[in-house]
Amino acid sequence: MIKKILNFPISIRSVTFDLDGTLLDTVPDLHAAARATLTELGLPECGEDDIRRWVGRGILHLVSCFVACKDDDALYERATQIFRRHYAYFNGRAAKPYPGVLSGLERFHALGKKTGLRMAVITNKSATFTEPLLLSSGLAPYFEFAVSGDSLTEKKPHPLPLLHACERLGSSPAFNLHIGDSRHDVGCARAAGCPVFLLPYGYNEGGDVRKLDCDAIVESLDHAADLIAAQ
Ligand SMILES: O=C(O)COP(=O)(O)O
Ligand SMILES: [Mg+2]
Repeated sequence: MIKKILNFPISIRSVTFDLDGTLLDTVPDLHAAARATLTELGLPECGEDDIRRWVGRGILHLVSCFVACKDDDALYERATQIFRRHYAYFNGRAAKPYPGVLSGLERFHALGKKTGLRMAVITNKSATFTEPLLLSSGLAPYFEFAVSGDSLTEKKPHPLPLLHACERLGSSPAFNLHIGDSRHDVGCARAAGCPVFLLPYGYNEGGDVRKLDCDAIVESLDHAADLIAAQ
């Protein structure tokens, strides 16, 4: 299901991976924490499908959507605090790597041993939740570091997280492949000048990834590793 491959072969020195919707399906945990928050606030529940459409812009945005509290600062503040407490409990309990993630990361890792390819995570999730999630899911050892939504002054789709990661990886945007699931990954990659692959199984705020500007749509990380290794 390759949509298009532009400018191949592409020369890659590093790969950056999005987290939610790319490596792990985190919606069940986010939904459990949102439900607990709404119950504590005495508000009506929201569905798992709603959460799936609202993931991708970080926790503040997610809370403002499921509590519908953008204009009520006090409620927004309280809901965010409550949500952080509940998500600290649920984070990683049901989250699972998508099919092909572990084998794909293994293959990128093996490629790294041969070619010096380096790997990091770039997510809009808050660092407090990113680090324990990478550890509990067993994915942490594959990456040198994670840049989270609150690690820098800007988050995706701003190019800063990618520019920062490239520098730390001793790479440069033209030689860094970013792999993600949403318009925010594309926005960030294009603004930084990186090639970008998309996975169709993630969230993308409910939108169709085929409508986004990318270099390839790959079925899985395994498939992405195939394309890179085959060059
Ligand atoms: O919105 C979030 O919390 C995280 O989203 P991301 O990992 O897809 O960047
Ligand atoms: Mg994502």
